[in-house]
Amino acid sequence: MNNNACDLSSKQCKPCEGGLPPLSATTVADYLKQLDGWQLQDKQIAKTYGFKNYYQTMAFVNAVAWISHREDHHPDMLVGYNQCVVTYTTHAIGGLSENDFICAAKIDTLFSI
Ligand SMILES: C[C@H](O)[C@H](O)[C@H]1CNC2=NC(N)=NC(=O)C2=N1
Repeated sequence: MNNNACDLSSKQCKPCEGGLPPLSATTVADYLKQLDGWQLQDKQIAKTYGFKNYYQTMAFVNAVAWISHREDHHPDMLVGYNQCVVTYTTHAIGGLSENDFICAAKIDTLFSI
């Protein structure tokens, strides 16, 4: 993890019920540089995490669910036997917000334990 990603992961999500514009392309590019392995897909960011088996995959899924609950910001997760694809976007604004990048950084911190 680089230092910037560390900054992002120590932030907290702010409640978002719309009213803000999505992040600009420049800001998105800047945040993406602070993360490892996250890809921009239209109005979402996504990353695939690999595991040894289903048990480890599900432990990860549950830890992500815990972070989602704490931050009140929720990803889509596509779960397979030994992988999980995590996708973030901010539904309330129809695009990316800082919350997406904060949660992405927090999950990466979890994954590096
Ligand atoms: C008030 C609270 O921040 C909102 O209801 C949250 C809940 N979780 C959310 N998760 C995501 N991914 N997008 C949202 O717009 C969103 N809204």
